[in-house]
Amino acid sequence: MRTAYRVETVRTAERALMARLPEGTLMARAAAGLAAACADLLRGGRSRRVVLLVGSGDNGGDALYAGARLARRGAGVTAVLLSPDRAHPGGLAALRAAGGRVAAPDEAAAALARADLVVDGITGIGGRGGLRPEAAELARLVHAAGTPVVAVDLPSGVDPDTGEVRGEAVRAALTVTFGTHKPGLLVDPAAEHAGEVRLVDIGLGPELPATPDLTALEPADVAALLPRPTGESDKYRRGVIGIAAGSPRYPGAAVLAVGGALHGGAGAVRYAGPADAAVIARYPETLVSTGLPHQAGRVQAWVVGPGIGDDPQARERVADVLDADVPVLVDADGLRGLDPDRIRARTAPTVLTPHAGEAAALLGTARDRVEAARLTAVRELAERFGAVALLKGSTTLVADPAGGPVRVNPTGTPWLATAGSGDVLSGLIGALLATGLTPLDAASTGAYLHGLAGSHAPTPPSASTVTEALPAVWRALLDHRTP
Ligand SMILES: NC(=O)C1=CN([C@@H]2O[C@H](COP(=O)(O)OP(=O)(O)OC[C@H]3O[C@@H](n4cnc5c(N)ncnc54)[C@H](O)[C@@H]3O)[C@@H](O)[C@H]2O)[C@@H](O)CC1
Ligand SMILES: [K+]
Repeated sequence: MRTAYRVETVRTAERALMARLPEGTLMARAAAGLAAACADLLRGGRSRRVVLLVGSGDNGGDALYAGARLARRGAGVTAVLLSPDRAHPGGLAALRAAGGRVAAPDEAAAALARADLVVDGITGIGGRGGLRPEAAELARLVHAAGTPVVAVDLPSGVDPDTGEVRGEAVRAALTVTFGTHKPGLLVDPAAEHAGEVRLVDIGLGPELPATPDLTALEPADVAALLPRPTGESDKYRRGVIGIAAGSPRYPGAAVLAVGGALHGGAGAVRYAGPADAAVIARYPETLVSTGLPHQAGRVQAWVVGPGIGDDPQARERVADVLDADVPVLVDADGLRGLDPDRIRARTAPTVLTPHAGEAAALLGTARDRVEAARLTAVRELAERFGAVALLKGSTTLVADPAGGPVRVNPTGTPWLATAGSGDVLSGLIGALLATGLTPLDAASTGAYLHGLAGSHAPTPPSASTVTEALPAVWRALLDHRTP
């Protein structure tokens, strides 16, 4: 499991570690890791001119010490100091001693025009709010020059704890982060600015608390969670998932949700609703019925919402499913006007899977506010509804109403923003719920499989080809290989 900790926790851990080590040890470790990453990137280049962007905190100190190391290895290193009289004194002395030079901000454009690599040491975990004007101007210049950027700890201008980006921020090809990932490195829009992220071990691990703020499943975690039938399993023991999706107008949503469900490891899929003919035509293995969900027979979990429309019959289907004493996933049309008190009063767990627009409606806010502050939004949804909330989008996040780490989904591709893709996801998660996974595990495992299938389907993928790619993804994960 990949983990991330917020700034306050990182600071506490760093203090504890620093108290046991000679002064300057951590910065030396950070600078060594940073310089090694820069040297890797410079390898093969003909010229090796490096520009350091240096703020007045320790982030700038890391950049200066790493610059000194690069200068000693023969690189031409120029430091652009944002506040010349406040730059890290030890770092500055080390850079000068190694033959590096110093430039004022008004010389930055000329230096950047000749650079092969830019090291962004403007702000790290001490950065607050949007970049100040002179720092924002530097970030713009770097972006215009198009030179590859290595960010120190974090791309300057992003919020380390929430992943929010207010105004201008540095866009890095690589971010070298120290001790632990920070939530902002894994959550958009900040994650987009970070590029590839490399973690440098500075010995912080033992000082960090057991519970992180953010986690991301890795292939071995998913492999361990995937249900595996045993010799005694029959279809009912493996779990039966019920799908209440689709309508005369949108039969395709039913077909896609059933398709996702058939690839979720359950023993059987029941379908209840008016799209029975379309479902059976595409997936004859489905147990179909046309009445209300509770008349369809026993299931271990329900999915309700995709393509059901917005008429009284749709409301009735949602209410019927919410009455069931089994885990329920509510998606798409099922989320319209959903009452938090009704969900909180349920006797079994609920999973909500909105995209940003649906989440905004549920929270009574604007879509762009949800997209700008995804972590805050997903936590708020989970808390308000007492449900596991999966917020879809550029970074898919899953929050548990009990609190604890939010899970960020590491797989996926922007191509998955395609019609019907969410219907497949809800069926898939529903089936995982029916097999007995906890709602948090079902939602995050489903998102992981779905994202991976999106990357493995022929480009551009469609909801149907994503469904078809699921078995290969399962097989590879069960074999413990990264597909
Ligand atoms: N604390 C530690 O043990 C270690 C810290 N390290 C480095 O130290 C960094 C943290 O250092 P600091 O606490 O000094 O903080 P930073 O250097 O991250 O940022 C603080 C500086 O940035 C300026 N600043 C803040 N917000 C700004 C904004 N919006 N626009 C422009 N400037 C802004 C502040 O005036 C201050 O000078 C880490 O990110 C990491 O790079 C590493 O050396 C590893 C060890
Ligand atoms: K930085």
